[in-house]
Amino acid sequence: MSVHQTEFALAVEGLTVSFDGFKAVNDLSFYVDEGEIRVIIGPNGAGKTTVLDLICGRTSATSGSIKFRGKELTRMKEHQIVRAGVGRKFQNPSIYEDLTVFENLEISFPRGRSVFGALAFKRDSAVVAKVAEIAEMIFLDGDLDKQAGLLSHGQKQWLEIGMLLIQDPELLMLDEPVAGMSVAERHKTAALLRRITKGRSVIVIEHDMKFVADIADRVTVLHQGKVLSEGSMERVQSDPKVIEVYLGQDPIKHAGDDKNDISSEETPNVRSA
Ligand SMILES: Nc1ncnc2c1ncn2[C@@H]1O[C@H](COP(=O)(O)OP(=O)(O)OP(=O)(O)O)[C@@H](O)[C@H]1O
Repeated sequence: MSVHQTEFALAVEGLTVSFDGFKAVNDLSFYVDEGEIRVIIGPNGAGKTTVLDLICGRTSATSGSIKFRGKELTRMKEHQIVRAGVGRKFQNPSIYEDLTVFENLEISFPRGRSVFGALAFKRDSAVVAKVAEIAEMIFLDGDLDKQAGLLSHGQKQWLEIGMLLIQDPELLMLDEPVAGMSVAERHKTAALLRRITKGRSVIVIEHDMKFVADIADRVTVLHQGKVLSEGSMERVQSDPKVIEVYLGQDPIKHAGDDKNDISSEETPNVRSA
């Protein structure tokens, strides 16, 4: 196949990481387009979180290449990868509980990159305007003065997404963003993700198949550190290999903290062939 890497926002090729001889990610290749929402699914231990760890520089690759907008990330340190425009949200929200929503967003604003230089007052009004814009996007514009610790679990997840968005990442990676959210919050999160892809790409790890169907442009199914199947949701859902190792196993059981989410909405629409 002739592949022109530069056309992709992200090109992962031959990526391998070995932990004491065990290849958690094994000669993995996949490509993410500009403006695309890619969802990575797969059974427990498939290597999904490790792939995000490799992209954001938390884990070093044993071999292979990760090119983001032409830059090789495998040779960069975590903070350099952030500066290159890659933002990562982990499973548990890490927000400042004692600060207000406004303050959490404000401290995430990338001051070093300010175009307003020493003109502090201009910069401050720019920060306020940006915070307002992001707060509206993450459904928290009515809660700017609220202490973040008082937000619901779902609102905390949105706040953390907002703290990443204010840095304007060109690739945003989210690990199980709707875990523990109510159905209504899941719908709002899907709308939020669809709104933020202008000028960026998003990679999401998710087990909730209803949510995946809502947001995914394309789905990559991982199994034993490799791509098992890839394509539209319809395509991977009807792939017998995927049904055998994942969808036929009831994916809900795989979701770590979905105890509260017993709802028909979350029932996967593919159960068995
Ligand atoms: N630092 C590490 N050292 C050793 N083994 C690791 C390390 N990180 C991950 N692994 C192993 O690599 C495999 C893939 O783990 P990973 O967390 O990426 O899977 P996952 O697809 O995200 O699974 P889950 O759905 O359970 O989150 C697992 O067998 C895990 O135990």
